[in-house]
Parts: sequence; structure tokens; C-alpha cells
Amino acid sequence: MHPDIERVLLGREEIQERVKMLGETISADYRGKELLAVGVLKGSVVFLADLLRVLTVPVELDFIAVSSYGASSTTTGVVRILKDLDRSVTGKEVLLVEDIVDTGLTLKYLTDHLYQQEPAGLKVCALLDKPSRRRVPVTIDYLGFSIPDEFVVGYGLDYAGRYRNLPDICVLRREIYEARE
Ligand SMILES: O=P(O)(O)OC[C@H]1O[C@H](OP(=O)(O)OP(=O)(O)O)[C@H](O)[C@@H]1O
Ligand code: HPA
Ligand SMILES: [Mg+2]
Repeated sequence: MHPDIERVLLGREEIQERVKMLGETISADYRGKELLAVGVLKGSVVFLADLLRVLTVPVELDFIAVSSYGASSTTTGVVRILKDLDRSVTGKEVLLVEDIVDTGLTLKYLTDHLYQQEPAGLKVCALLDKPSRRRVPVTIDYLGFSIPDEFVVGYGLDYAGRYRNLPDICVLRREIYEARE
């Protein structure tokens, strides 16, 4: 195991099983429709890449990049768009794909931003939820796992840009981020 990791919270097999179930549910709900999956960069890329390959409905793909955590384990509270969608979502069935919902500030900002463009529908799929940290109410239509209030990395999730490549979702040792903050 990586020396900066305290323990594995969700192993790769458990993640794959859950992603498969989510993909089947989403495919059944959208049967007969076309979907625009919007990945939130950068954290969602690993999850989205796995989820896409389980979907059986026609899917288009776009990305939006926002950042609020920077090199910290706590949010700055200010969500900034670093890269907007290539095309407007007006009239589309949009599935917004997130790796994690923590305070909810990012998701609230993004759903407000997308609703302004009047999509035909907008649903949210998030792999992880930390409900105990919520600062604004948000709706997650498709959720992978609800997790306790611990800072996790791996499977796309980072701390200060690192650890996204770890194949499991892991709890980061406190001294790694407490030393810097
Ligand atoms: O619910 P919140 O408290 O807003 O936190 C969740 C958001 O924070 C992380 O993004 P981050 O800003 O770290 O960008 P990244 O995806 O590039 O790592 C994560 O990917 C979510 O988008
Ligand atoms: O636990 C987390 N890990 C990585 N990024 C995050 N962004 C919000 N919470 C987290
Ligand atoms: Mg991050």
C-alpha cells in the first residue's frame, strides 16, 4: 500500500460492482432516450470512464472543469469554472457525473449553472457522498456510496493534485494534509 494511505475504504472490486449496478439502473431509466453525460473535471474522470462503458443507451460526452479545493483538504467555498462545456445543454437530457459530494457547494453551483440553459432534464450521479459535511441542500439521483467524514483519495480523487491514480478509494493519513494546513 502507498505509504501516505491510512487504509482502503472501498476496494476496486466493490467499486466495480457498484458502478455496474448504477450503469444498469441509469440505462433502464433512460431507455429510448439519448443522454448527455457531463463529467466534472478532474475528479470524475476515472468513475465516468468506467460508468460510460456500462451504459447501454446512446451517450454523448462533455466536460466542465471547476475547482474549489485547490491544494487543500477543505473547500475555499468559492467555485470557479476553469473550463465550460463545449456546447449548450439546452433541450438535452443531462446526467451530471461527480466523484464526490461533500459540502454540496460545487454541485449546487453546477446545477444552477446548467438549469439556466434549460436542459430537457437534469439528473446527478455521484460515486461518493459525505452527508455529514453538507452546507447546502442538493439532490443526488444516483449514488454509489455514502461515506463517513474522512478525506479520501484514489479512483480519480486527489489531494493537492496527487493520488488520483490509486485504484482503490483510500483514507489519506491525517499528517499528510495537516502538515500543510
Ligand atoms: O461538495 P464540495 O465540498 O463542493 O466538494 C466536492 C467537489 O470537490 C472536488 O473537486 P475539486 O475542487 O477538488 O476539483 P478536482 O475534481 O479537480 O479535484 C470534487 O471533485 C467535487 O467536485
Ligand atoms: O474527501 C475528499 N477527497 C478528495 N476530494 C474531495 N473534495 C471534497 N471532499 C473530498
Ligand atoms: Mg480535488
